[in-house]
Amino acid sequence: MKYDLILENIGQLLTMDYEKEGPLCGKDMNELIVLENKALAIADGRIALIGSNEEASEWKAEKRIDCEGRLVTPGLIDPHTHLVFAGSREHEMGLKQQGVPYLEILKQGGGILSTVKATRAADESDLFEKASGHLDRMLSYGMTTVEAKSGYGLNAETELKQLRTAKKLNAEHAAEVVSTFLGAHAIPAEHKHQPDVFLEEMVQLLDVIEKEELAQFVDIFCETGVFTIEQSRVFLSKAKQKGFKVKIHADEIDPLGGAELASELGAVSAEHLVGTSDEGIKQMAEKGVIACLLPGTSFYLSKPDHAKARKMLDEGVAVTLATDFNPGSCPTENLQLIMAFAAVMYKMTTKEIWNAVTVNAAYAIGLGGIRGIIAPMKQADLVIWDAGNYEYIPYHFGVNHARTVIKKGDIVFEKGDHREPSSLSFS
Ligand SMILES: N=CN[C@@H](CCC(=O)O)C(=O)O
Ligand SMILES: [Zn+2]
Repeated sequence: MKYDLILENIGQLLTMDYEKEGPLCGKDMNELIVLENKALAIADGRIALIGSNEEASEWKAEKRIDCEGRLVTPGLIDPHTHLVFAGSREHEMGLKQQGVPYLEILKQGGGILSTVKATRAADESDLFEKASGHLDRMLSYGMTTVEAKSGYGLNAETELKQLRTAKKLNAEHAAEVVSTFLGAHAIPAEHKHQPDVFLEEMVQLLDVIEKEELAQFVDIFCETGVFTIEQSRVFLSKAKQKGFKVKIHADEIDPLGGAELASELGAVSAEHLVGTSDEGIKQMAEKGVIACLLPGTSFYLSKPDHAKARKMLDEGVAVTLATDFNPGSCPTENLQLIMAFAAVMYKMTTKEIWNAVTVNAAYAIGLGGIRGIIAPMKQADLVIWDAGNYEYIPYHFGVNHARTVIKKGDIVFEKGDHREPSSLSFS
């Protein structure tokens, strides 16, 4: 048999614990399988074999890569992004520095609503170009699968435009995109005084979203001045009745009880969780709701408080980490940086961090046991790092350590391959 690609002289190979079912929590989150001095063969986009370098010398292949002792891991997975949007919001930075709160900017018609204006005005092809550029950059950082939320349309036409763009990206871009419908991201100006009418309009969209297979998940921004707990309960319950899995932007700024609601509804994940109560943490552990934590957003919004990651981990909540890439509260495509933030701000161990951005991230987006692992017959999504060990990545922060990125067995990025289109600018 002739393999398509062989990686030899792998210094450390993180296969992750692919035999365990479900997202990792408790002590399991702090366990890593680290194989040393290995080789790996890929055929038809899948992992075919893992063996010693001696064995690999007998294997035949179209192409061989000498990893020269480097670290090889599963491709990183980013389970929370707002990938598709138009415009940019750098002018808000000055306001934030003067102390104007994030929710106040939104109340004044800026923030999310200013991106809504730009996104409504954009052509689908321009949205595609711009998002494709951001996705190129994500891929270059080793992120082979990303979640993408809508939510900058807030009307039928533009929400569908965003979701169709994400679907097209998934079909045409080398990276894989999993879509979430976040039509309930803010109250648009035209419905300022009728949020329930607006939410019902978003519920009406679910049939076409299902028919066109535009999203698997439905999400809502449950926050002061946006949607209340009761509105979120009603909205997400209707989405569940229609067969969607649900997520919730919970307790990001004010502790409203979003984590408790996520537990009550059996949400796949609750996201942000900066202000989550101890009771909310307990309930998430009991109900198996994944905590999707976004330290880059706390950093960028200069929040004095961070999500209580240590408490969540110690109480048995499965934790994942994401960039929250968006033009307002976290404009970065760099999940490696988020890994460093998780170490410094949350005191997560390096092992917990690796499990968070691979195995658990996959479960948070409906790909558990299929992505985020290196196992025989599983899709070959891999990163060869310019590092000899897994501890190095969150340690040396702010730079890109991905050397070669492989998606479905194909090399889709190599260092020195500067495929950065002009569309990467935010404007
Ligand atoms: N908080 C709500 N949504 C995004 C921010 C979106 C924006 O500011 O444009 C978030 O997850 O941080
Ligand atoms: Zn978000």
